[in-house]
Amino acid sequence: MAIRRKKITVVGAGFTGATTALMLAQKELGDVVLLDIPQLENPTKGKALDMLEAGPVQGFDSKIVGTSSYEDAADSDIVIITAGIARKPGMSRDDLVNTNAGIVRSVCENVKKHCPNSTVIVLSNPVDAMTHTAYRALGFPKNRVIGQSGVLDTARYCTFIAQELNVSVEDVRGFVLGGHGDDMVPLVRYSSVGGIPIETLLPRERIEAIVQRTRVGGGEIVDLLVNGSAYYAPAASLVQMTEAILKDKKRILPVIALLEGEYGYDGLFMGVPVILGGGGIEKVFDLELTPDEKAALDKSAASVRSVISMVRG
Ligand SMILES: NC(=O)c1ccc[n+]([C@@H]2O[C@H](COP(=O)([O-])OP(=O)(O)OC[C@H]3O[C@@H](n4cnc5c(N)ncnc54)[C@H](O)[C@@H]3O)[C@@H](O)[C@H]2O)c1
Ligand SMILES: O=C(O)C[C@H](O)C(=O)O
Repeated sequence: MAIRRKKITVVGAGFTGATTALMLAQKELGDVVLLDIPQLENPTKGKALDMLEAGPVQGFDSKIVGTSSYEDAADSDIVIITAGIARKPGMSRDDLVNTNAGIVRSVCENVKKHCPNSTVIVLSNPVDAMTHTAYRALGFPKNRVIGQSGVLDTARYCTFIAQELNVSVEDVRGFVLGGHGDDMVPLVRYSSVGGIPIETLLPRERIEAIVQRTRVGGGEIVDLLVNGSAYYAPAASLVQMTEAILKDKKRILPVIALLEGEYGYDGLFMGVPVILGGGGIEKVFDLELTPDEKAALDKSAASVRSVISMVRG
């Protein structure tokens, strides 16, 4: 009997989509379909072929095809949605909401038809609202509709902590709760290096500076790039989530999940720590928060709700 390789479709072959496709192939997580709009079919095929030709050099056998047809995506195990416009300096992620809601909805209609058993990971911004939009359009169970923000925000937070203490990033632990906006909530109380709480190693004002830099970490990159937003660390984050699902690793990662009572919110997609495994989101951790942490999370949740209320249709 032929062994079926895992199949991963990346919708949107721009900066984040193309980088994700290459990283997925480099880790041989499955065969990759890179899909963009018909007007960009040839450039998409060209990117995919160029990546495939890196295989002999880097030693990977994943197939990568570029396409604009959802027939090629049929029966994917994972679909990653990066389709949409990115912000430029001076813009907020929320400015993208209605353009990207239309794009995400149309992508999801095709995903529902061609990849009905897939687990879907949404990247397009504003990502909490776009994950909500995707969930409604797909009609999939909540464990199979997941948004990416917390892995990236946490990666930024851990990078800054490692830089500040001049220690290996591998020894830094922490996570970021809440919406993917400037009022996200890095949880200082749960942050440590080599098991040592950072509150015992850094003065309060340095921690506060790291928290603030994390909150505006996306904007910092947008201002430097000028013509788009971050893509290397976002792609790495998508790959970590994909690996957790395809290998049933049961990683504990912060992702955007549908909350139905957890943290006191109902019907809201927002970043929380979960177990990510073969069943997608297998469990949401409903942590005890201090009154200050809960107030910060309430503020972030209110921002997410206000963006969702802006989605037309
Ligand atoms: N959640 C996060 O942490 C995070 C991180 C980085 C980027 N983003 C978001 O991801 C999105 C993509 O960013 P990017 O840098 O890759 O942008 P990009 O402009 O480089 O690429 C977007 C691609 O989507 C394609 N596209 C548009 N409509 C489509 C459709 N209907 N079907 C298929 N493809 C379609 C475009 O042709 C383009 O190639 C943006 O909304 C950005 O804000 C989110
Ligand atoms: O900041 C952006 O617009 C892109 C992304 O959400 C990020 O955090 O890098």
